[in-house]
Amino acid sequence: MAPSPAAAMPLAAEPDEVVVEVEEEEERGVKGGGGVAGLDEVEGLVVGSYCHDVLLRGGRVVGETLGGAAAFVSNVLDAASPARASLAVVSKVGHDFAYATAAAPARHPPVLCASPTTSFHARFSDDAASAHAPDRQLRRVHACDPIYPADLPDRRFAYGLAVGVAGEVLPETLERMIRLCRAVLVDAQALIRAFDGEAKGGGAVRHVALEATPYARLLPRVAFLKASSEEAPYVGVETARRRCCVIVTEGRDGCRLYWDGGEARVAPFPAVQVDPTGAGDSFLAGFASGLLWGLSATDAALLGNFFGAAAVSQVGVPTFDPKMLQAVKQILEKAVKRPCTHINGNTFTFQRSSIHDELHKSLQEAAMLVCEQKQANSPATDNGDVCSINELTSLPS
Ligand SMILES: Nc1ncnc2c1ncn2[C@@H]1O[C@H](COP(=O)(O)OP(=O)(O)O)[C@@H](O)[C@H]1O
Ligand SMILES: O=P([O-])([O-])O[C@@H]1[C@@H](O)[C@H](O)[C@@H](O)[C@H](O)[C@@H]1O
Repeated sequence: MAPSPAAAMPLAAEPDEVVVEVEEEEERGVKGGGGVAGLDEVEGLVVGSYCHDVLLRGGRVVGETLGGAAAFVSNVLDAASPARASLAVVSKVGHDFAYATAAAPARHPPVLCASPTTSFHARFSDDAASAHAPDRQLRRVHACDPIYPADLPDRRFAYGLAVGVAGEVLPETLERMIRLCRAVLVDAQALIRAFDGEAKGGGAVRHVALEATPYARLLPRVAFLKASSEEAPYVGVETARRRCCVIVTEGRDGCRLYWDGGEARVAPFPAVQVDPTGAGDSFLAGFASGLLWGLSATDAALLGNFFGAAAVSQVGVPTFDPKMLQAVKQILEKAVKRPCTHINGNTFTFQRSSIHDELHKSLQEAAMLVCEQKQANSPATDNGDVCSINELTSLPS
C-alpha cells in the first residue's frame, strides 16, 4: 500500500473526555491534572512488572538476569528522552526480588507484594535464530499480583506505556491508563499472552487472538500497538491498523509500521547479537523517545530499531556507553527543532520525513560505537565472534 500524503490520528484520550475528567478530579481534590497540552514537564507512565529471567540452553542454566519489559523500557526512556521528560513506573515484585539495587528498579522502585516475583524460564534453541523463527521458548514460572487501576498514580501523564509480560496489566488497568495518559503505547505481549497449566516447570507462554480478549475494544483509544512478527498474526494487523497504528518488529530486519491509509518499512542497525531478550521492549521505548523528541512515527521507529539493536548486543538490561548516548542526543538535537511536539500535540504524523535518511546515517555511526564497545569489552572466540548466549555460563545481574 502506498503511503498516503498526509496521515494523522486522534490521541488516545479524546480532549473533551480529558477536560471533563480533569474537572471532575479537581472537584474531588485530586492532586495533579492541570491539562496536558503544552506541558513544560513531560511525564510518562510505564505499567508492567519487573521479573526474574532464567536463561537456559540445552537444559542448563546459562544465566540469571533482571527482566520484565518495564526494566528494559525505563532503561531506554531514562537514557534517551529529552531532558525535560520524566517517568513514573508502576511495577510489582515479591520479597524474593533479587535486583532491587539494579539501575532501573533503584531509580523506579517496585511495589512489594506477598506473592513471589514474576519469573520466566527462557529456553534458547541450539539452531541459529532466523529473523522470523522464535529464538526462545518462554515459560512463566511464577506470577506476581496483577496491577490494578487503583495502583496507578492519580495524576495526568503526557504518555503511557502498557508493557506487561505475565498478564499483569488488566483490561481495567489499561482503560485507566487511557484515561490518565494523553497517548498510550501498548506492547501486544501485555494483551495476548496466555499461560498453559502452571504444572511443574511453569506454564508455557502461548498467544491468543487479540480480538477474543477484553482489550480489543480499547484499541481505538490506543495510539500505537507494537507486536513482534511472531505475535503479529494474533494481533490481526489488517483489522488493528484501522483502529491504531501497528508496528511489527522483524528482528534483525528492522520493523514495519501500518496505519490506516499507509505503511512504511524502517531499516535496522548493525548489531552483534548475544541475547535477544528485551529487544522488543527496548524498541518500544526507543520509539516512544523518538516521539518525545518530536519525530514522526516512521522516523521515531529509527530510534526504536537503534535501541533494539543495542539491547541484543548485551545480556539482560543493557548498560549504555555515555559517549554513545551523548552522540545520539546531539544527532536528535540537530535533527529536531522542537522536542515533544508529537506526543504532546493533538495529532501524530506517520510519514517518513525529509530527515529520515540523514538520521539513519547518523544513528548508524552511533550504532557502530555500540558494536565497537561490545567488541572491546568481550573476549573473542575462535571464530572471531564475540561471546554469545551460547557460551555464557554465569551472568552478572
Ligand atoms: N539481531 C539484530 N540486529 C539488529 N537489530 C535487531 C536484532 N534483533 C532485534 N533487533 C531490533 O530490535 C527490534 C525488536 O526485535 P524483535 O526480535 O523483533 O522483538 P522481540 O524481542 O519482541 O521478539 C527489531 O525491530 C530490531 O529493530
Ligand atoms: O524480549 P522481549 O520480547 O522484548 O521482552 C521479554 C519478555 O518477552 C519476557 O517475558 C521477559 O521475561 C523479558 O525480560 C523481556 O521483557
